[in-house]
Amino acid sequence: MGYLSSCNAESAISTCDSYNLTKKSLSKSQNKQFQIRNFCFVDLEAATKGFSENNFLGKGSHGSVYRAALDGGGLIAAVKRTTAHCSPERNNGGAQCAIASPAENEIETLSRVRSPRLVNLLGFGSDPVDGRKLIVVEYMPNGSLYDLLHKNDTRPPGLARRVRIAVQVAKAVHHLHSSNPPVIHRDIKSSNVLFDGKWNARLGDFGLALRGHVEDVKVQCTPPAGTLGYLDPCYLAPSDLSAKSDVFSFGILLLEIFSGRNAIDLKYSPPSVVDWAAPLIRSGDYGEIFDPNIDTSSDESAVRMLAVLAARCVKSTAEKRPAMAEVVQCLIAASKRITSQVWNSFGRVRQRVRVTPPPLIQYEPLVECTETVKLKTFMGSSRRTRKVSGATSVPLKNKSNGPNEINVGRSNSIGCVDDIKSAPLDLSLCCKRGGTGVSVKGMMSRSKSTGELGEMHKRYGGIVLQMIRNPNVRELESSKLLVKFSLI
Ligand SMILES: Nc1ncnc2c1ncn2[C@@H]1O[C@H](COP(=O)(O)OP(=O)(O)OP(=O)(O)O)[C@@H](O)[C@H]1O
Repeated sequence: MGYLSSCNAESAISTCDSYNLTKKSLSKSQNKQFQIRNFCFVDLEAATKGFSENNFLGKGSHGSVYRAALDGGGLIAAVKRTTAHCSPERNNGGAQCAIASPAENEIETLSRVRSPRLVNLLGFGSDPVDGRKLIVVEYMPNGSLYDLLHKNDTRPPGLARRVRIAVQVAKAVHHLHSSNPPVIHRDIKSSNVLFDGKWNARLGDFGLALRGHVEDVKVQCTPPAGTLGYLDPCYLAPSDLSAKSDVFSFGILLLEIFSGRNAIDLKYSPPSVVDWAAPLIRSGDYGEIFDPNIDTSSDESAVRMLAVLAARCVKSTAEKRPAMAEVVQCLIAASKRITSQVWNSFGRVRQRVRVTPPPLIQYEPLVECTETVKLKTFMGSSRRTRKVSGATSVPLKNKSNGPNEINVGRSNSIGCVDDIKSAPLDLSLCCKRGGTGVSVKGMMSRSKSTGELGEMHKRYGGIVLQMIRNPNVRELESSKLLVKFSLI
């Protein structure tokens, strides 16, 4: 425990992550060294008025948390008074591993990572009588995400706000995973997401976090842990741990945020949110997984995108889950669509005002194509029955019209093709996320398409960059629509 051996009472310790400090991309403020303080117990006792009831914020499995007014009231902090105070030695096939207590682990980990998305460490102390650790972290005055979602004393948050929270938590997890060595939180859940004074979501509680590479002895010696309902089913032994375990827990959190249901709620059958939501998403009933208190009707494409993302995060095969970088990107894209819909509904966007397309979502073609892809879509059923048959995939049939031509057959369950707005979704079917530098220019045979340009930009966030009339293509039968997309 580097931090423990290197500090004396009243001292302040500068900590830094040598890797992060060399990263050019970090801002000046992130580059600044921060001081972890070693607080005197008497100061913490005084700041919490003797750990009084009035200052009590809540109790977790590793201790109680109190509001503290430090530095003569100039610094408001939260002090976690922990219950465990030993570092048991474990034997792992002959190798001795010191397993830190959750408090020691939290101090050790948080002294190495720092971000405005996290509940950051300010310092620590210890009880002189029994040696129990006290952890001093930033005070979060606006409660937890759990309270916001499940306590009925406030109006349920709308879709835009829920997605904004999801973006902030995803960024926090991504920050941890991209640290060197990476940090795996292992306890992502709504009660560990707290709101700061500006109502920004911050990820806290690093009692179970593991900092290190999967092959490190410390990681190999640490038994699986987490919270029931959020725990990755693939994580059964220390060697199973990967960042994808956090992705699973984050997926459960997404479902909780969208639906307003607890990760496990015995009031429902099935009680597990994932067992309930996954079949709905698979059958294309995306809207069904959203809290009935929120209006999702105007945001169909974003709703679909969010539901599919959550389903991918909770896939039972860890390798099939997206990395947090992709999760962040996808949530930001959904958030932008929702925001633009909100603006539309207020009537602030006029048709004549040029709409700036949102930044490109980067795709890479699934099919080998370098020049032009012809995408033919066929009339399916009526608009009323529009539904996508699978959470992530729709049959894509290559009928070999030419080297770069693809026929996309639309089944009844997919819906109506003469709804031009749904056409770009088909394009996304022949693209795989995660690639770089592919942008798409589209030409539609319908004059209607020009009028849809602004809408396309807003709804599909860069998939369709340009929709222009193609004078060479004659009007097709009303039941068919030919769409040409050039990959540039
Ligand atoms: N930095 C903080 N600022 C304000 N309140 C906090 C802070 N940290 C924790 N709390 C509150 O204290 C309570 C206990 O938090 P703690 O992190 O110990 O446990 P938990 O996350 O609720 O449960 P568990 O320990 O089982 O994961 C929670 O209700 C939380 O809202």
